[in-house]
Amino acid sequence: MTTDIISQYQGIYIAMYSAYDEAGNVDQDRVRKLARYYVGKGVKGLYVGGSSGEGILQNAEERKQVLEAVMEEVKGELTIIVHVGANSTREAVELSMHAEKVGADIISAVPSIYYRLPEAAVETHWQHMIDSTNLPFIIYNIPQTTGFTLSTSLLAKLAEQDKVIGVKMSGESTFELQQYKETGGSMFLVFNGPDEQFLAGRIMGADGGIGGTYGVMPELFVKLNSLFIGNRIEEAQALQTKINGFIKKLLGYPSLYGACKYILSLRGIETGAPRLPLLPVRPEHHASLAELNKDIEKTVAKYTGA
Ligand SMILES: CC(=O)N[C@@H]([C@@H](O)[C@H](O)[C@H](O)CO)[C@@H](O)CC(=O)C(=O)O
Repeated sequence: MTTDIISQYQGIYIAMYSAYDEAGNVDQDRVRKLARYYVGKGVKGLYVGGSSGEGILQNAEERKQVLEAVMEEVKGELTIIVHVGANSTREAVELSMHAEKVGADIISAVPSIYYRLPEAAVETHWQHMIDSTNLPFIIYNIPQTTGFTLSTSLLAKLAEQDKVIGVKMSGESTFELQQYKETGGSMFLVFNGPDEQFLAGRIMGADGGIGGTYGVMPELFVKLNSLFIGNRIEEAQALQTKINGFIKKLLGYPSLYGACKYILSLRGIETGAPRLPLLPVRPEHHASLAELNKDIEKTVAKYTGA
């Protein structure tokens, strides 16, 4: 029996944070421990080296080290999508080929950043990655950071290829999300990016979500997804509202990733501080983050009965 792309890959993917030692170097043991922490939480997989994973702040060797540690730890247990986007097409292709070599399931990339590129250049950039492996490819659209908005015409063109299976829509417009789904067709995956709008994205056609804040509350997003699937929309809305209270607080710290990584450390998962220019949390934030962690854990217990 063959499984369709949607059934095979839909679900909740944690945009996994990076893990560094105290000197700021990639720490593979910490990466393994973090990846292991997510097994058994009900998520479908991990998105490695994306925005939350700081891939863009690491060199190619470091990005490979992170992925290798993830694959060694959870290969076969979680679906692994790797962000291979880089400024130069050459480096992105190198990372794509490495991802295939170590057994990742899917590759994904933002456009090249810094230069204001015409659509044809972004298409060529992505096409080289697509052609370099036999892995499926997911377009990563995040216009607020890259300055490039994926048009439905480019999406339609790329989606003609079997290897291009979906888009990670981190832009905030649920109208555009719905248009991507309509353009790609029912067998084209759309992942919701803004965690604050997970439910809205699902209602407008997303097949699941990929998000950074999932990393400190995966159980809540798994529950939210199952409430949506069960058509329990009022309960889902109440849970999304609760989650958004947490996200609002997390966004109030010097960096979102610093706050989330500190929360993980309170649970015994050390990942170090985010890499500069992303700011770490300061000691005066520790008490309020401990409170927030307690609140999240209480909510997880309420929703999972754990
Ligand atoms: C703009 C941005 O960074 N969006 C995040 C969200 O997870 C975001 O952190 C969250 O919704 C809080 O605003 C994700 O879409 C990005 C992501 O999944 C990634 O880390 O690659």
